[in-house]
Amino acid sequence: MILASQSPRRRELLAEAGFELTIAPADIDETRRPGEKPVDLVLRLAAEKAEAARANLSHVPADGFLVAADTIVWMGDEALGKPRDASDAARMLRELSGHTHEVSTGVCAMRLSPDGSELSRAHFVETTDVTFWELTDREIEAYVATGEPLDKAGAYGIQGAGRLLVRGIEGDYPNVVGLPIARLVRELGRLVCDERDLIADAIRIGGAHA
Ligand SMILES: Cc1cn([C@H]2C[C@H](O)[C@@H](COP(=O)(O)OP(=O)(O)OP(=O)(O)O)O2)c(=O)[nH]c1=O
Repeated sequence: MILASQSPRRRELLAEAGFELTIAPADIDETRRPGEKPVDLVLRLAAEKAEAARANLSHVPADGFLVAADTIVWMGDEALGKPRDASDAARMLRELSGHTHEVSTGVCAMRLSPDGSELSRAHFVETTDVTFWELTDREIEAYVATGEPLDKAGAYGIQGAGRLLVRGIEGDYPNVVGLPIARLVRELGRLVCDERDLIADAIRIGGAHA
């Protein structure tokens, strides 16, 4: 599988499901368009990342997949991407404090032929609701000082110390971390028309990591 992402979390989730990965990062402009809904934004960015990575491929593994994703945190109409700096991270965490927000990951997965052309595509968005505890200024300050928020949408990582901010979630957990792996494996299975085998393989390999 070619993964069009620099995210170490996405790499780990796919490796734990048994995929051998080649990383082909795609640099694109991630600016939200005026009036663009958060779910439309992540769908568009995932497709743009996949297309940019495909255009630069020098080698395609036989029977290969290419996967790209984009994750955003949002509340109402406000989309929270990665914070600009520590004070922007603190501002985001103050907004999330005591409230429920949505985390949406857009995914674009292509099945490629050996010449790099696209045979078929799965393109979907998965959304998880996350509720934060009420956070004090001292808690926010301590968390921002860890540096953890800086490369993460919404300024937290649920897989790290950010789990101490979370009261509950509804929906898929890996989706918050950056990739809805269970749904992705099922969608890939549909692309190769061999759904059960792909999922069973991922479960066997995932079990060996537990
Ligand atoms: C909410 C949340 C986000 N994140 C991360 C997932 C993504 O890596 C990041 C959102 O930024 P993205 O732009 O989706 O991804 P990225 O820049 O890390 O990687 P690339 O564009 O190369 O694919 O925030 C967590 O790790 N944990 C969390 O709890």
